Amino acid sequence: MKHLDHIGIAVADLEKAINTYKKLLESPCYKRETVEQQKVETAFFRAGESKIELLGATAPDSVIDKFVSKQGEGMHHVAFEVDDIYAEMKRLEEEGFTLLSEEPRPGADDKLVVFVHPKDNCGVLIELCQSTGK
Ligand SMILES: CC[C@H](C(=O)O)C(=O)SCCNC(=O)CCNC(=O)[C@H](O)C(C)(C)COP(=O)(O)OP(=O)(O)OC[C@H]1O[C@@H](n2cnc3c(N)ncnc32)[C@H](O)[C@@H]1OP(=O)(O)O
Ligand SMILES: [Co+2]
Repeated sequence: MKHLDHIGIAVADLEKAINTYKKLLESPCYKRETVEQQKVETAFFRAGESKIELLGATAPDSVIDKFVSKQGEGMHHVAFEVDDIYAEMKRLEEEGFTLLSEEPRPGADDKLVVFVHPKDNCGVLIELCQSTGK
């Protein structure tokens, strides 16, 4: 059984979006973290057992900048927490899913992450994440 770790939302103005979601959820952003390799700054809100992850671009060639420029702000990805990301990668590759990196990469919130192309998942970008245990 996989746990829905977070929903990623791509935004044009992270500060503005943080204020919006703070009002919406009546709860503060509990963590902000920049993931240089992904050229994103993240802001996390708790939503029950799961989280909302707001994503702002930190560079014009960020995937988030490309997404927002092309499709506007909105739902970006769904992330599931897995116990063994390497085993899941192998299983999904064998099932014919397209993984977007050969190795898991450091993500936000003390996770290792890998992404599965939206074309394989009914148009939804899927992230698998495994806690690093930090
Ligand atoms: C890691 C930190 C943090 C964490 O949780 O720890 C994050 O979550 S970081 C999140 C940002 N990083 C990523 O998203 C990395 C994985 N993403 C990618 O590699 C690309 O964004 C990719 C491959 C999904 C799309 O890149 P591409 O250059 O191919 O963009 P296009 O605009 O040409 O899109 C091609 C095709 O895919 C559709 N698309 C793009 N993004 C999404 C999306 N987020 N959800 C659903 N569909 C998406 C786009 O509409 C195009 O469709 P088409 O029918 O061909 O027009
Ligand atoms: Co994410």
